[in-house]
Amino acid sequence: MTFLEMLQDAQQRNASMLCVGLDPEPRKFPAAMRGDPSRIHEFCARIVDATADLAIAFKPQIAYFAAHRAEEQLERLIAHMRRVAPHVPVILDAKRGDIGSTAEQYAVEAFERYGADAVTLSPFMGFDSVQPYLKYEGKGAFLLCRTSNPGGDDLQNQRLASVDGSPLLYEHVARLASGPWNTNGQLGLVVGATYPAEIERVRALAPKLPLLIPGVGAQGGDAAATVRAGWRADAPIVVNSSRAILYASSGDDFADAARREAMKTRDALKAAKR
Ligand SMILES: O=c1ccn([C@@H]2O[C@H](COP(=O)(O)O)[C@@H](O)[C@H]2O)c(=O)[nH]1
Repeated sequence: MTFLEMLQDAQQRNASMLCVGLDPEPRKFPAAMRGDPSRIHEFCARIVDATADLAIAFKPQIAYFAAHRAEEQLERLIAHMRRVAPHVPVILDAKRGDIGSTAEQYAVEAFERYGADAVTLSPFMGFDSVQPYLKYEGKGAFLLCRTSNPGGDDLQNQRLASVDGSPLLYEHVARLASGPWNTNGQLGLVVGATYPAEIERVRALAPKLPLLIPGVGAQGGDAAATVRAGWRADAPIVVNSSRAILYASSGDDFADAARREAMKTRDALKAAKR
């Protein structure tokens, strides 16, 4: 099964466009676990158990594990996801980008060490920095295109006078990803929910690509506007929320509260479909 097929399957099974983001911060854990990095796996596994039937994907952000020397806990967490939610794809949010020989090692890390189904990448260093990931048949790669943060404007909204039609940089990335770079149909794009007009523009330039859309929940992106701008029956959108779900409660009921928040977000996304 290709990554795109996995997404379509999970979207149908769980009636969901919601990606549950796993950004564990021990200082935000409930009192019994607070400040203890050795409980990262346990905390995240409880979130996974509580949301497995609500998600189109899980997205662990690698920095939250590496910062606490918790890579081994991330390995165990992904193995846990495979056991309890075998139909939910795992997107490793690593935002890698380096020369080909180094990218090969990052690809081994994402797909062989962690066994992720897809990875996030920066396209800034060009196609040869993306190619090593595409050698992994069936795996996906989401290229940063129009990110959710305000500073994304600094580069992504600059006009490229040297390219036909003088597109904005993010528009050029969208064109490359849906055209010449997408040699085996493995690419998707990252577009922030905080910029629905740009989601619409990216969707027009890349009508068939899956879009990973972070920015609802803690960053305040509009779930309904996101769906209206990006949803297509034949190209999944994967709308990520991390903190709003993980820390819906700081008490012992955190997993139940996470489930309620995830269900609310999933249902709001579903209701906005045209
Ligand atoms: O443009 C981007 C790309 C990636 N992210 C990542 O998504 C989550 C968002 O977390 P929230 O708590 O839901 O705000 C986080 O892991 C970011 O690194 C993004 O926000 N924007």
